[in-house]
Amino acid sequence: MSDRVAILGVGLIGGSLALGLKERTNCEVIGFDRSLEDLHFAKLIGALDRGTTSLAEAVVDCDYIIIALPVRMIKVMMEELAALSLKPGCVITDVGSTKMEVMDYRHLFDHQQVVFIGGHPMAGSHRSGIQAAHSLLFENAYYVLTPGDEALQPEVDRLQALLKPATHALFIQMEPRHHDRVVGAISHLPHIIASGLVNLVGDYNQESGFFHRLAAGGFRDLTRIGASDPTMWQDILLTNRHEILRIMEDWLRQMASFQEAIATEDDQKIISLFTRSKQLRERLPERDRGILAPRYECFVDIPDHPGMIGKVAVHLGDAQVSIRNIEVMENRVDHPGVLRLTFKTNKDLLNAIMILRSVGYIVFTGDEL
Ligand SMILES: NC(=O)C1=CN([C@@H]2O[C@H](COP(=O)(O)OP(=O)(O)OC[C@H]3O[C@@H](n4cnc5c(N)ncnc54)[C@H](O)[C@@H]3O)[C@@H](O)[C@H]2O)C=CC1
Ligand SMILES: O=C(O)C(=O)Cc1ccc(O)cc1
Repeated sequence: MSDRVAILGVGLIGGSLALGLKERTNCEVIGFDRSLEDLHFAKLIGALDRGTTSLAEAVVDCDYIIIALPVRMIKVMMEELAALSLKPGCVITDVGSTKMEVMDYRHLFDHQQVVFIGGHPMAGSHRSGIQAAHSLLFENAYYVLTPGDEALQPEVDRLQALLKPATHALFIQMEPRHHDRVVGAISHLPHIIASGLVNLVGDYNQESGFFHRLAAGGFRDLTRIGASDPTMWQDILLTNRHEILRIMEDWLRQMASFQEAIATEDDQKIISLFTRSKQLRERLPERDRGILAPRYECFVDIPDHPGMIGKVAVHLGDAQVSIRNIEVMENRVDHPGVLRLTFKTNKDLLNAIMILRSVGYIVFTGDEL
């Protein structure tokens, strides 16, 4: 008999896991959400076998329960689950972006024959909701598991066996505290910086519209994640506040050394700060996907004629180059229109640039914009 999986919260992450499970395993997938409309939509796109707004109905007889709710709702949900009678052997996991707080609640299940294993698929989007879900959202991304106890290895293996085909992610195990420190530095601080920078330039833009009109490559690259969901980030920052506050102290020290080097016109110091970051940035491990990973992307100038997007896609399709995504960007001041093309591999990107340039298109990479 196939496994039964309950997904609690059928939004971007829960919906993407549900789609992956339905597309690539033979599990029965039951969705629980407060929004009936989203449950209907999820069923319509084939993410669920059934949807319900009743928790007890969703989790009855389940072999796995995946909590994909906003971070601060996860522990509330764990309390509610602990009060229900769950199937013996059931493995419960979550997908929350922070792990320390949630892991403190895992002992709520000690009186039942069920276990909790923390989880964090480290890919996502600044969009939310089931409408943005995608069955390959986690492909090649790291998926961190925080069992918090070595004795749970058999259950970890079972959980991975379920999630691996559903996600095509790379599974790793970490201590919850270490996880929170690492994501604090590589995900949470960057979101704070992006948001702060957008807000600062937004203030300056009230003096003169040129601040926004001239905002191009560097500003846009650095601030994409400044458009993320405010309530999700409120939860993340508050549940990882101890690590984030420590990391922010270090960040302010970094800023102070730039400030001092500039104020004292210290050429050598400025060169050494940028030389170090250039070397470290160039040595970052190459990855297909992952948190804050650069997408393989290029930008194509297109004249404002109907059918131009189709023509670009046909040129690449004819040459067997697979496109991950095509997006029409906001118009730049001096160009009628720009298409952003993203690819799965660097090879596809390089082929696309060569092919499109050979038939006369003006193609930029992000660095040139
Ligand atoms: N968005 C991202 O890029 C990533 C998010 N995460 C984590 O995944 C979790 C879910 O995030 P998303 O899927 O982005 O959010 P989302 O907003 O797309 O989905 C959350 C879902 O939970 C439902 N929900 C909220 N409160 C509820 C309640 N009280 N009862 C029943 N249903 C409720 C909502 O209707 C929605 O369908 C969060 O803990 C987040 O930290 C993890 C990795 C990436
Ligand atoms: O879009 C991006 O680059 C993200 O950073 C998405 C993201 C947000 C939160 C997570 O816990 C994991 C990934």
